[in-house]
Amino acid sequence: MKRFHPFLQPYWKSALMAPLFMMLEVTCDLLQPTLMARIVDKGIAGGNTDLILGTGVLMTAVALIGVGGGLGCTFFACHASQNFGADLRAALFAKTQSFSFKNLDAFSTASLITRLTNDVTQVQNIVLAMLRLMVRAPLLCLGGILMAVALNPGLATILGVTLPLLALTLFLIIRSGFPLFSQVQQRLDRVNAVLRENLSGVRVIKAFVRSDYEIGRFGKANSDLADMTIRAGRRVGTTMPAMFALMNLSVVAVIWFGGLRVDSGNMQVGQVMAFITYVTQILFALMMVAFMTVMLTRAKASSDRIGEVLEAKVDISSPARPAGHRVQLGRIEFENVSFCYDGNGGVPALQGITFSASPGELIAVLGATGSGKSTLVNLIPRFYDVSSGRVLIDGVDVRDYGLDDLRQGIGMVFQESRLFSGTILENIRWGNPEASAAEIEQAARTAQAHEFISKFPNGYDTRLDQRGLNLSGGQKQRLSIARALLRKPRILLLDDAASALDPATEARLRKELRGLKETTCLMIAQRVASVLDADRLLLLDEGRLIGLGTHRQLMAECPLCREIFASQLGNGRLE
Ligand SMILES: Nc1ncnc2c1ncn2[C@@H]1O[C@H](COP(=O)(O)OP(=O)(O)OP(=O)(O)O)[C@@H](O)[C@H]1O
Repeated sequence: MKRFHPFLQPYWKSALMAPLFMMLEVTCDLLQPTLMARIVDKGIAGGNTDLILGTGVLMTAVALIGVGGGLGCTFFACHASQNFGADLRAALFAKTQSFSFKNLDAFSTASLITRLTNDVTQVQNIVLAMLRLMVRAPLLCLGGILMAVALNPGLATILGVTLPLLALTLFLIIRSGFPLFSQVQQRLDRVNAVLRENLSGVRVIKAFVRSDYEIGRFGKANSDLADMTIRAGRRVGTTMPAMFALMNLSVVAVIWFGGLRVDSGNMQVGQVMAFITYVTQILFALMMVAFMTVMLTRAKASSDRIGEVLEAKVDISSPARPAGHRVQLGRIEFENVSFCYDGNGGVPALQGITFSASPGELIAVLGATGSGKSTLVNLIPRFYDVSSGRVLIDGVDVRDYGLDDLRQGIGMVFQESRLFSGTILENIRWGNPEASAAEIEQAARTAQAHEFISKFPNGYDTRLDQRGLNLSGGQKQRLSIARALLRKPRILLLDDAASALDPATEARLRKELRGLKETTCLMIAQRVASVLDADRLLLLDEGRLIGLGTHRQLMAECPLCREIFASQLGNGRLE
C-alpha cells in the first residue's frame, strides 16, 4: 500500500479530519451506555423524573453530536478517497499513454481497462473503509475496555478472560480465511479474464459457432469462483458462531457476577446493563477488524495489478536532452538493422537490413506473411527500438529525436483502421486539429474518400458509431489514410492500409501518393500486382532483405524475387 501514499498525500487534511470526526462519533457511542445507566439507576430507581428528563436530553444531544461526527467522517473520508481514486486513475491513464508498443504487448487492452476501473475502485474502497474503520475499531475496543474498567474494575476482570479468547478466535479466523479469500480473488480475476476475452472476441465466437464452448469455459470459471467463495464463507461462517458464543458467555458472566454484585449492593442494575453494552461494542470492534482484513486481502490483488502498471518500465522515451531535430526532408536509412521481439525465443524478426528511401519516393514493401514487413515499418517512428544497427531520418538516428518531434513528421496508417466516435470531419481533423476545411477535403480527395463521403446525406458531418462500425472496411481505411495525410507528413507509412480497397480505387490512391513529391512513402502490400507501379519494390523473406529495385530490375537481377513474382503473377510479369 506504500505505493499509494503519493496519491493520498494531497488530501492529507481530509484524511486527518475523517478519523478526528470518527473519534467524536466513537466517544459519543461510548458515553451513551453510561448515561443510560444513570437513568436506570438514579432516575427510575430513585423516581427522579427531572434526572430522567435531563439525562434523556443529554443523551439526545450526545446522539446528535455523534451523528455530526459520523457525517463529518463520511464527508472527509469520501472526499479523500474519491479524489485519491480519481488521481490514481489519471496517473494510470497517463502512464498507459507513455507506454511503448513493447509495454502494450505485455498488457492486453482488456486487462488495462480492468486495472483502471475495477482495481482502482477496490483500492479506493479500502482507503474509504480504512479512514472510517481503522480508527473506529481500535477506539471502540479500547474505549469500551476503559469505560468498563471505570464502571466496575472487579467485573471488568471477566474481560481479562474473554478478550484473549476472542482475540485468539479472531486470529484463527483470519489465519484460516486469509489464504482462501486470496484464492477467491484469483478466481475472480480468472472470471474477468474469460469475460474480457469473450466480449472482445464475440464476433469471432459467433462466426465460428463456438458460443456453447465459450459458455462452458465461462461456466467453469464462474463455478470455480462460487465454490471457493462458499468455502471461504463457510470457514469464516463456522468460526463466527464461536465468537458469538464467547460474546454470549461473556454477557452471561456479566449478568451472573453483576447480579451477585447488585444483590450485595456493590453495583446497580443500570451499570450491569451498560457493562453488557460495552462488552458487545468490544466484540463488534473485533469483528470490524476481521472484516477489514478480508477486504485488505481482496484489495491486495488489485493493488499489485495497479503497481505493475505504475511501475512498468517504459523502454522508449525521448532522449534526456533532445537536440531539437525535426523531420525536414523525410530521407530514411536503415543501416544493418536487426530486431528481435522479446519472448520470441531469440528468433530475429529482421536481420541485417540496409537500404535507403529518398524524399518523394513510393516504396512498396512486399513479402510473405510474417516476413517482417510491419516490424520494419514500426522501427521508423520508434514503436520499437532496433536490437542492433541504426535507423536514420535525414541523417539523424531516430533515437536522437524527441519522440513527439519524430512522430509529428510521420503519418502512419495501421493494418486495422481505428476511428473514434464523432463525425467524419472530426475523425479526419484528429490528424491535425489546425487544418482548414479545404485542407481536410483535399486530404479526403487524395485518400479517395471524398466521393463516398459526399454521397452520405450529411456529408462530412455524418456521425460514426463507436469504432466506425457504420462504415465498410474500405471506407474506414480511406478515412484513416486521409487522417494521416492531413498532417502533411514528410514520411507516410501505410501498413497494408489499402487491403480492403478495390483494385481501381487502390490504383487511383497509389497515383495520388506518387504525386506527393515531398513525402517518402513506404506502403506494405500483399499482392505484387497491386504495387508494380511503385517507384521501387522492397522484398523481405524471413526477416531478410532479398531485393530492392524496380520490378524490371528485380526480374533481371534477383532470382528469388523472380520466383515470388512468378508465384503471384504466373510468369512473373503483369499481363
Ligand atoms: N508483438 C510481437 N511480439 C512477438 N513477436 C512478434 C510480434 N509482432 C510480430 N512478431 C513476429 O515477428 C515476425 C514478423 O512479424 P511482422 O508482423 O513484422 O510480419 P509481416 O510481414 O508484417 O506479416 P503480415 O503480412 O502477416 O502482417 C513474425 O514471426 C511474428 O510472429
